[in-house]
Amino acid sequence: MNASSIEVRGLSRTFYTTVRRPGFVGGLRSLVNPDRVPKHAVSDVSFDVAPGELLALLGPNGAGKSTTIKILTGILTPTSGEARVAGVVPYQERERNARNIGAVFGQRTQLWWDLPVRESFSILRDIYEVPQAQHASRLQEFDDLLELSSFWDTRVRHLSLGQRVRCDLAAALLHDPPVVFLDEPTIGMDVVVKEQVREFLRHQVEERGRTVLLTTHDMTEVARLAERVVLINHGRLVLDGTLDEIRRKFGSTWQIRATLADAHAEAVSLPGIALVRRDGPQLVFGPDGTGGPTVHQALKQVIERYEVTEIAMDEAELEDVMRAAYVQAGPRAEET
Ligand SMILES: Nc1ncnc2c1ncn2[C@@H]1O[C@H](COP(=O)(O)OP(=O)(O)OP(=O)(O)O)[C@@H](O)[C@H]1O
Repeated sequence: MNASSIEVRGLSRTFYTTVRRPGFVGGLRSLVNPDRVPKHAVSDVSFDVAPGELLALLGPNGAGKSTTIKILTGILTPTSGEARVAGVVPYQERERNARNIGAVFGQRTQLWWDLPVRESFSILRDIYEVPQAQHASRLQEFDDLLELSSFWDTRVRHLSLGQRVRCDLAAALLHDPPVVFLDEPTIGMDVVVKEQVREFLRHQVEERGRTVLLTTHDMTEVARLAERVVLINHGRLVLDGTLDEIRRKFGSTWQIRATLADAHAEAVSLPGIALVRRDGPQLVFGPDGTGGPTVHQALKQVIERYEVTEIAMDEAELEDVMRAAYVQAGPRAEET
């Protein structure tokens, strides 16, 4: 058994597109002898996802996220490098891989468009040979969490986006796969449905121990669901770390406001923490720029050092932190 559920080693995928030369003669030449231009969608990417971990794969548009997921789900073959999902090389053993994984692509459904959802579920039960009793109890669990029964007799084509993606999630998990790939699962959903789907995913990771690889542009989603993120840009991995590490590296904009019990207490410096302002009994702290503690660690230090009657903190929004990380990673993939 492998220590990691998902192992990616030096993975690369290059696409070739043909470009048409300008002008009539150029166009004729292109027909006879087309210019093939390489696009390195994924370049030498390596990372691991531990069993029962939810990892967010982030990056600007065109960074290579979907291409990576397509390789891991067996849809695409890499140009070089290796990948294993639950011990299986996905593009070599597609069927075995399909039994181990569930996949949801928020932009398109995997369900039968003209069938009522429940019939799609039954077809999947037959394909994956799930015993009837297990099928029924899983459907019950998914209905409890995702409230599907009010619309699961409706044809897929008549479902709203939020209803359809909830059904896609249930369909992807009906055969109880240990590994789940989610490519922008909550795109276009309203906030209530988004929260319901996030709650469902948390349950699947924490209670069912599933391993999840998620791509999203929604930083609230990342903050709520992921502990670790991998950031790619231009197909290259530029960052792999916990949210705390990333906040520490790119999001040094927190502030702590503490009101002291003794208004005349001496203000002393704490490691990595600067005293920004003093206003009578109120001290305002911020990071000193040395890449020191996270806001939570700083909070602990301040409370341990001073006797405070009131304390409040403002943290940089993850959105701002990731924007700083993207900027540091270079121009957006689509801009080059
Ligand atoms: N079949 C293909 N043929 C040619 N180029 C492709 C193909 N598929 C993807 N690409 C290119 O590879 C790059 C990575 O695309 P990919 O879809 O993996 O990005 P992404 O990170 O998922 O982007 P988004 O956030 O916009 O979904 C892009 O420049 C894209 O145009």
